[in-house]
Amino acid sequence: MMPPQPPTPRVRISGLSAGYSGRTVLHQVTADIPGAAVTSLTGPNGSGKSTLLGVLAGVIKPTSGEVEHCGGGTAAFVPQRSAVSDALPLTVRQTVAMGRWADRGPWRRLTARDHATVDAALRRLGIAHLADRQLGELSGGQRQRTFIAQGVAQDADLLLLDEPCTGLDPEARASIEELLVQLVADGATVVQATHDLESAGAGEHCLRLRDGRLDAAGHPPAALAHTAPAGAPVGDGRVR
Ligand SMILES: Nc1ncnc2c1ncn2[C@@H]1O[C@H](COP(=O)(O)OP(=O)(O)OP(=O)(O)O)[C@@H](O)[C@H]1O
Repeated sequence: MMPPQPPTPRVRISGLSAGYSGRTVLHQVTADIPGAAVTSLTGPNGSGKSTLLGVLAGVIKPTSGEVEHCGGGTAAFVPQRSAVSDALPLTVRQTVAMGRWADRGPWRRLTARDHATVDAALRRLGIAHLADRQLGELSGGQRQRTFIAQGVAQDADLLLLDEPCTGLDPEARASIEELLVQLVADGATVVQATHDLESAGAGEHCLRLRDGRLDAAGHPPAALAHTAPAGAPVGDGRVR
């Protein structure tokens, strides 16, 4: 019998170092992001999770090493909810429609196809009935769905989510986790930064960072139970 094949990586990260204006935050990270799976980035505050998302999104350029995107799709970055003001005078539909700007340019008239894509994203996230509501009127879970819908409306196959469940009550958190599983079933690759070990345990793969270095990698929760001694190498984060 053939041995089981490892999942195809959507992203291969090799010897990656990156940071901000001369300050290196990520050091020599080697890891795979498996395709059509949820990968969780965990680690303490300041360990480099958001920075790694920024590199995967192409916003932060590596100072050394390589990030190879396999398969030719595009990436959509969904920021932390707290990074977006409650007071923005935007409706749910307008917020999701901003996902089309990457193709169309800001404030350009959207085509019929763009509108159809926005409608499909609203339906996919179960928020079509909220389309005309202001962002400020929404619950935390509804706002989070709106921002994920904005990512889905970009027609990206790689969704990069920064703390999608932080600040949500257990019910809303469970429903976002279920949603991520559904997006993967549709063929998306999801990477979420999370402090929540329960959320991380629900995914197929996990990379844990400490001080910008890969500290543990593999299938959660087993990979998260392992703690490497400080400074000890963990091998690499390749999927096998
Ligand atoms: N725009 C920036 N300019 C300079 N330094 C930054 C910037 N953003 C983050 N850093 C620094 O990079 C390091 C890693 O931050 P990052 O936000 O990637 O960590 P994190 O693991 O996502 O943290 P948290 O869990 O608190 O969100 C921190 O020391 C932080 O101060």
